[in-house]
Amino acid sequence: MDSGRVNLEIIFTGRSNVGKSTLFSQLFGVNVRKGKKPGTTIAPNFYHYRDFLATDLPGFGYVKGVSRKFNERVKDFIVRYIEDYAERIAAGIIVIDSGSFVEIVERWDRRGYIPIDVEMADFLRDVGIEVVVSANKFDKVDSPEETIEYISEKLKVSRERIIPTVAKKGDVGGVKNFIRQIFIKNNRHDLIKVLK
Ligand SMILES: Nc1nc2c(ncn2[C@@H]2O[C@H](COP(=O)(O)OP(=O)(O)OP(=O)(O)O)[C@@H](O)[C@H]2O)c(=O)[nH]1
Ligand SMILES: [Mg+2]
Repeated sequence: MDSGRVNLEIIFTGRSNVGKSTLFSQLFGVNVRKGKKPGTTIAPNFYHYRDFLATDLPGFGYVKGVSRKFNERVKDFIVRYIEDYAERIAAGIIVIDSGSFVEIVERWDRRGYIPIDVEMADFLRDVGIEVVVSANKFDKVDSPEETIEYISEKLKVSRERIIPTVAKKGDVGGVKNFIRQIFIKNNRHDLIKVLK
């Protein structure tokens, strides 16, 4: 890929199997591999138009049936990628599985570890990238208000930036609006048409 030409990028990141690739396909109308099992995306998927790039990154976190070493390699790759291209990355969309987020974060908290999504949100802010959360699989959530509040508090992202989505059903309008705003803010009205 000719990455020298890219001036504006949006990345999709998050744990494995949360629906990043499903969301990505819905937004840009591209067909990428989605999976029932975690670890479907091993190399990034790109959507490239003019000097704009959208990047669907591999999932991080512990992936069942995959060696610890491989998981570490994926994580290193993602961190490296974000550091290398931080300057042109206008926004980082952290995708989470809203149905299991609370449980996973509490488990990590109890063990005294920093949950990996929390780490990612901090990291993106550290390198100057705007963070937005696609609270995906929102169809699996019982108490929407509390869930949004919890995500907002844990990731230190304001409530307006926690966007419920059901990517599987094409319910991704909130993220679309956010990306549209990014294009407008960057004076790139020519890019709005890439959104399907
Ligand atoms: N219930 C529900 N399932 C969803 C939703 N979005 C995606 N899925 C399902 O979640 C599974 C994983 O989807 P992917 O898009 O491959 O997830 P990913 O985050 O790209 O996974 P990796 O590439 O392994 O990191 C698939 O079976 C999807 O159909 C949703 O909003 N609700
Ligand atoms: Mg994927």
